[in-house]
Amino acid sequence: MIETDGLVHRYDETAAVDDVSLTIDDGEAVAVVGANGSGKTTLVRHFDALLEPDEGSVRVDGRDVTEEPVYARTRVGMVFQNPRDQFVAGTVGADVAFGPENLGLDRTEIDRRVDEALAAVEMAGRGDERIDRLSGGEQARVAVAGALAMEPDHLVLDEPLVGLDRSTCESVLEHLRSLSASGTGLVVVTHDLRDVVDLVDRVVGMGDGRVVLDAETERALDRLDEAGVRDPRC
Ligand SMILES: Nc1ncnc2c1ncn2[C@@H]1O[C@H](COP(=O)(O)OP(=O)(O)OP(=O)(O)O)[C@@H](O)[C@H]1O
Repeated sequence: MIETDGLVHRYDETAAVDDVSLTIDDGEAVAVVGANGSGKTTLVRHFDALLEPDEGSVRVDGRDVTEEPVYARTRVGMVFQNPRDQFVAGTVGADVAFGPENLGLDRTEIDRRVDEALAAVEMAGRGDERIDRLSGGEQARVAVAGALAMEPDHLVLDEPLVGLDRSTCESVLEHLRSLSASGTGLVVVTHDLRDVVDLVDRVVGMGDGRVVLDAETERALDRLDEAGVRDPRC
C-alpha cells in the first residue's frame, strides 16, 4: 500500500504538490491524470523517495519512505518517461539484472527473474543485445522489464506510451493488463486518459498540485473537465 499524508513539494516558492493525501491499495490500477505541470510526476517520484517532502509524509506498507528508501524502491517499481535516463548497463540482460543483483539474490534467482521479465515484454533471448542499438519501443520494453524483475507490488509508469508507435503501444498495454490481472498494482501517469481507460479501476486527477478528482473510472469519465483532461470517449 502507498499512502501520502498532507504531502507538499515546493520548487522554490511554488507548491508543485500541495497537500495531497492519497491511499493506493495493493493490486489497484490507478491513472494519475491532469494537464501539463499539474504535479503528476512530482507526486509519484515521492513514492520512491526520489524527492523529499517539504511537508507531510509518504509511506509504503506503513514504512516511511524517507527513512526506508530501499524498502520503498523494492516494493514500488518506477519506469520513467525517457527510458534512456534509467539504463545502467550496456546490454539488455545486464541492465535488467541490475536491480535483482542489488537485492543480493543468488544467481539462479536473478537469472529466473531476468528471463521472466524479458519474456513478459517479448524480449526473450535478447539479453546479450546492446541497448543503444535498440529502437525506442524496444528500449521502453527493456525499461519495463527492469522494473518487473524487481517483482514489485506496484509498478509506476510515467507516460509509458509517449513516443511509441501504435503496435508497440498496444503490446505494452497488453502486458500491463496481464500484470494487473496477476495482482501487480499499477499507477499510470498520463496527460491523456484515452489509452489507459480500459486498464484502470480508478482515476486520480491533479490540478495545480492538488487532487481535484478521485473516482472509479466509470464515474471519473463524467468529471474529467475538472482535471483538464480530455474525455477518451470524444
Ligand atoms: N526540477 C524542477 N525545478 C523547478 N520546477 C519544477 C521542476 N520539476 C517540475 N517543476 C514544476 O513543477 C510543476 C509540476 O511539474 P510536474 O512535472 O510534476 O507536472 P506534471 O503534471 O508531471 O507535468 P508534465 O505532464 O508536463 O510532465 C510545474 O510547474 C513544473 O514546471
